[in-house]
Amino acid sequence: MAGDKNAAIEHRAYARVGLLGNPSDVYYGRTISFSLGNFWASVKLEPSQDLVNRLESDGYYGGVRLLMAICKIFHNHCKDNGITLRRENFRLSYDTNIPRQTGLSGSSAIVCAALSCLLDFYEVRHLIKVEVRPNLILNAEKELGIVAGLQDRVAQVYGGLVYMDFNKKHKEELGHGEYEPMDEGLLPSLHLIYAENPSDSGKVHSTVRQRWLSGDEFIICTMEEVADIALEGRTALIEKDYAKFANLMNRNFDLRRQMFGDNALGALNIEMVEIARRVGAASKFTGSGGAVVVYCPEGPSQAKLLEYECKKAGFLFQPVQVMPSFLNEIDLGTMSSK
Ligand SMILES: Nc1ncnc2c1ncn2[C@@H]1O[C@H](COP(=O)(O)OP(=O)(O)O)[C@@H](O)[C@H]1O
Ligand SMILES: O=C(O)[C@H]1O[C@H](OP(=O)(O)O)[C@H](O)[C@@H](O)[C@@H]1O
Ligand SMILES: [Mg+2]
Repeated sequence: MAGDKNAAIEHRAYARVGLLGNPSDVYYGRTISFSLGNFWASVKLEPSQDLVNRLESDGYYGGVRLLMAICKIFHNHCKDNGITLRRENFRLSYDTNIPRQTGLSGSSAIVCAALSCLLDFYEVRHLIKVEVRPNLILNAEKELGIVAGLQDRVAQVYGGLVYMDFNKKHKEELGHGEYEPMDEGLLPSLHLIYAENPSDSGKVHSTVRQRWLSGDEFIICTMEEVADIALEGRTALIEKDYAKFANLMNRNFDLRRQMFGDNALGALNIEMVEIARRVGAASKFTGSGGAVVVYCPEGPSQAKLLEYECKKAGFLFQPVQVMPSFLNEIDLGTMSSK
C-alpha cells in the first residue's frame, strides 16, 4: 500500500456461517461457508515508537492473546519463506461486535483482521498467497490451544460464498484445501437465530475428534456423509433446487446430532434448531453451537412466524446479510487459480 507510512491501518473481518458440510472441514471433508455481514471484528494498527509486542485492547478479554499469536506466526512465516520485514514498531488494538463463542467464529475474525493489517503495514500482501492465509490464522489459534478447522478462516479471508474441499491428498501436496468462490446470488434468503450462550468449540469437538483419531467406524463414515452434503449442496445451489437444499441443511444437523450426542450439543442449541423446524423451516448450526442458520422455504410469512416464536423463547433473530468478497487486485494476483 503506497502512501503515508505513519498512517493508521484498519481492517475488518466478518463473522462466518458454516452453511453445509461442517464440521467435516476438521476431518478432510468439504464445506460451503459464507462471510456474514451482520457482525464483524476490526483491528487497527498504528505505527508507534513502542516495542512491537506492546498491544492494547478495547474489547473483551481473549482478543489480545489472539493478536500476539498472529504476530508471532506471521513473523515466523516470513522468516521461513525469505520475506524480509522492515524494522518498525506498531501498536495493535481491536474491537468486535461478534457475539462471543456462538459458533460465528469471533476468534478468527480478530486474527484475520490483524493479519490483513500486518500484510499492509509490511507491504507484503503480494508475497503471501490468499490460499495460505487461512493456515496462518488457524496456526495462530492452534498456538493458543484453540481447537478449530479451516472453514472459518477461508470464509473470512475470501469473503462471499466459498465451496471448500479439504481432501487429504490436496492438503498434503499443497498445504491447503481447494477453495472455489461461488456466486452469492445463488443463496436463497436466510435467517440467523442465536442466543447469549457461549459454548466452547474446543470442548464440543474433543470427544468426536478422539473417536475419529482412534478409527471409530461410525464417526468416520458419518463424517464422510457430512462432507458429501457440501458436494450435493453445491449442485443444489447451482441448480437452484432449494427443496433439496433444505433437506441437506436438516440432514447436516441430524448427522451432527448422531455423532456428538445431545449432551455435547446442549439443550438450548438444540432448541434453536427445533424452534425453526416446528414452523417448517430448515435449520442447522452455523458452527459448533450458539447460532443457527435457517431457511424458510415458504418465505416472509414463515420468517415472521419464526421471529415471533424466537422472541417468545428469548432467542435473537435476524435476516442474514451475506458479505461479498473483498479481495483486491493484489490478493487476486497471488491466487493459483482464479
Ligand atoms: N468475540 C470474541 N472476542 C474476543 N475473543 C473471542 C471472541 N470469540 C472467541 N474469542 C476467543 O477465542 C476462543 C475460541 O472461541 P470459540 O469457542 O472458537 O468461539 P467462536 O465460535 O466465536 O469461534 C475463546 O475462548 C476466546 O478466548
Ligand atoms: O463445528 C463446527 O461446525 C465448526 O466448529 C468450529 O467453529 P466455531 O465457530 O468455533 O464453532 C471450527 O473452527 C470449525 O472448523 C467447525 O466447522
Ligand atoms: Mg472458533
